[in-house]
Amino acid sequence: MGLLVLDTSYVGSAALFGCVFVVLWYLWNLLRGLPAGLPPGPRWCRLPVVGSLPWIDNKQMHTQLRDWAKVYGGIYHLQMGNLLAIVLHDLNLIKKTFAMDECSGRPDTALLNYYTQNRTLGVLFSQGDVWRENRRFTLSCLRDFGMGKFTLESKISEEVKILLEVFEHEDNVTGFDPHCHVITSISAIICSIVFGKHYTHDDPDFRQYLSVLDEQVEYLSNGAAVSFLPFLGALPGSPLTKFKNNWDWLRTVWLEKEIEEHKQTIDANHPRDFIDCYLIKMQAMENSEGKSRSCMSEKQLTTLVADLFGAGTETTSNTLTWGLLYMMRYPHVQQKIQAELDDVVGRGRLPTTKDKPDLPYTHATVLEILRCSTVVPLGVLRATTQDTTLAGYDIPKHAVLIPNLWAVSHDPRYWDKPDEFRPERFLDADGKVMTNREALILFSSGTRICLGELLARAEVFLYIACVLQRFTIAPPEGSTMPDERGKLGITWAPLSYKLNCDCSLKQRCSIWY
Ligand code: HEM
Repeated sequence: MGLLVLDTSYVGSAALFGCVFVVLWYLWNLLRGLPAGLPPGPRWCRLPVVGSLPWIDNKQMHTQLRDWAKVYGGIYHLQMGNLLAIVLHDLNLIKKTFAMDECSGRPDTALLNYYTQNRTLGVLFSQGDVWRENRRFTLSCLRDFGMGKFTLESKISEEVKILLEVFEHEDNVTGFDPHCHVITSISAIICSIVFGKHYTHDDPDFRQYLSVLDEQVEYLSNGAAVSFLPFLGALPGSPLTKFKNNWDWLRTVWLEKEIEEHKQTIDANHPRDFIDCYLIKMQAMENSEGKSRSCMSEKQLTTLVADLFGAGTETTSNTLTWGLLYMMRYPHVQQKIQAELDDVVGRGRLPTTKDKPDLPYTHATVLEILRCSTVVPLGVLRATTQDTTLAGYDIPKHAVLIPNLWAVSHDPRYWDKPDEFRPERFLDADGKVMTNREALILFSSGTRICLGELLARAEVFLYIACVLQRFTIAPPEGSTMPDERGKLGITWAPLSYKLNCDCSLKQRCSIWY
């Protein structure tokens, strides 16, 4: 009994001591000022070990960081657990910073390190020479497979046609959640480039890969504590453990098997897809430089393929799910697009990207969908690879760089009434589309600008044009209009909602192709 009393009082004293320590540390931080050379930052939200993390609102981090920029300016710093983060708000500063080679790293976090073996695998989260090599190869290979050309368009159109059928056969009385169909359809496009296979909407395995991807994207959320507090990863059931299990499963159950199958059936003279191209180049490098010196490997390929699957699926599908939601909320926009499509394309064939110049309102709406949704609101976090200077401040090596792309897309200095959905903002006085508005940087900029930008733009245009050519979409009868709240992972996704796309709503059933 005596021992128990002693123990309890010991624990109590330790807790009291801990609290006093934290309070003293907090006060000391408030009084001592900020480290010399760094940009400003909130002094009042810094605790030992966790730094500003307890104050970060994971669900709305992009708006919260925008609000803090009103106090601290276009560049400020935060202590995120064990990493110093530099938040960038100013458009010109983001562009300048992201063009610098020493700002093209990725953060040193437990999740990314596991996935990429300390940022040495793949293209999305790797850095240094590995990233440069993989990026060069991926870009040239995607170009060969028609990215930005009409050859890829036929793949997109095939998937659109299937999606239209799926929508048509859905329950159009009580409505349905479009996201599951949209993500399957969009993912099937990047998968056909990468794996040379056509994955169908009713393939249970493919559905499972997509649902695992959804989970991974949430774990990779930019403000996730586990990214900045490595010790959390050791706790049972931590997101790090779940992330690792998911990745190991996806790798072994799907990706490695696909690569093996390709190795068995490859014809070096007729590459079928991205995996074939990589294997052929890898063999050539091994022949010329020897296996140990070549930087290409099956391990690299596995992560590269996963990067393309992830980056090419979540982003565009969320953009489209937002797009359909906006179309329901702004029926006058939908009607204008339909009138333009009827005029220019008619109902006898699907719209194509060749029609784009003659469909300025549809094109402007697509740009407005991209701007309003900004589906990667805080970009893919970058990191400094050496000490550097930004806007006159000293930024140390390994600092995390957070570009608030969402804030730029919603900045009243560049966009009149930024919170309004108004496609007209992309049309000039002659009704022509202003495609290159400088502040539209949702694909980021500089050395690591999105590799799939052309593909994504083509996909969003074709899906929106084809869906609205065939259907008028609306919320199911009696249900309320979905609002514009979203869910933040690494991407910004709309909350789940239902739509009804009964084509009889506007007698659009007469479409035949
Ligand atoms: C609306 C759709 C999309 C948006 C908004 C988007 C946005 C972004 C952003 C913000 C980055 C980070 C760039 C940086 O680090 O500064 C990125 C990188 C990347 N994106 Fe996209 N993306 C989209 C679609 C796609 C598609 C369809 C692909 C498929 C090929 C893709 C592949 C990639 C890859 C591989 C990277 C990494 C580039 C690198 O680190 O060098 N993205 N994207």
